[in-house]
Amino acid sequence: MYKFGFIGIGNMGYSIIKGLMKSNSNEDFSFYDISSARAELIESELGIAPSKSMEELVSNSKYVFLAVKPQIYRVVMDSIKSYIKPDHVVITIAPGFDMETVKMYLGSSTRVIRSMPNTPALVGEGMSVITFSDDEYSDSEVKEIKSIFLSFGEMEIIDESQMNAVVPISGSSPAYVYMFIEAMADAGVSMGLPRNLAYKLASQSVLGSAKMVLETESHPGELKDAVCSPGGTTIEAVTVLEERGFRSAVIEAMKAAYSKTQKLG
Ligand SMILES: NC(=O)C1=CN([C@@H]2O[C@H](COP(=O)(O)OP(=O)(O)OC[C@H]3O[C@@H](n4cnc5c(N)ncnc54)[C@H](O)[C@@H]3O)[C@@H](O)[C@H]2O)C=CC1
Ligand SMILES: O=C(O)[C@@H]1CCC=N1
Repeated sequence: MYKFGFIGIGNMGYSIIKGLMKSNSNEDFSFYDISSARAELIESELGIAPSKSMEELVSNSKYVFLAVKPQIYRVVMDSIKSYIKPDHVVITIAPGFDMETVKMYLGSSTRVIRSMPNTPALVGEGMSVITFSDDEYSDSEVKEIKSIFLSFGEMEIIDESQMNAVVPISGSSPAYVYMFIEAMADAGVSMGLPRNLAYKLASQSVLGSAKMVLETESHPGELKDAVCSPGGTTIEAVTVLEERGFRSAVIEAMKAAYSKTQKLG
């Protein structure tokens, strides 16, 4: 019996497994990925045995991660529904799929954890939010489920009604942060800095700034003010960012991601 069974190991499944492998052994995992090239790569790189079929995987795993794209969820749930037993816990990671829909496909008594992780799980700095279905979980299962997500970063338990709103802020946001880092590095390169140095300066500054917010618990505006010397350089950059609608671009972008999340389920 495997502890963790993954249906699909792409970007997100891989990040979660890499995080989980730090506190579990290879024998605790199996997976099924429709792409044989992907399956071979995962087997050779991570030393995890693939299962022959989704059905075999589900039958032999306690925690079943549905780590395929939202568009494939329905077909996958249809294929596995008759193999789900009361002891299983199905973990969803797709945006927009609510418990009601998942239970409609897998059976109303299926125990479901709806989650939204993010790819920094790969380096143990993930941010996940989870919701437990309204079913029976033993104390040790609750502890184990929390520890799964805590093994690759931070975790918050939230109400399902907030799930769609977290997608843009923690699920998708690494993409915009990488765009910001890339843009800052491009600017550095245009001013003559070597590319690698520019990436390091931009990334470490993002990491350090995030840590400042988390560890000092100061208002981000206060931290920004502390960087802006009167008549100095930073306020010139801040002025241009305001002129170009930086904040409203971020807010509007996140509203677009939210709206798409609502449509996916
Ligand atoms: N990539 C990200 O940053 C995040 C992704 N998610 C969610 O995670 C899920 C997976 O996303 P990614 O890993 O980015 O996608 P991906 O496309 O990188 O990986 C999906 C994997 O599923 C496999 N697959 C496709 N059809 C299959 C089937 N019928 N049976 C078994 N395997 C199949 C593919 O070969 C691929 O390896 C999605 O629902 C996505 O919304 C959630 C949070 C963050
Ligand atoms: O783009 C997506 O749909 C997924 C969900 C959050 C991050 N990636």
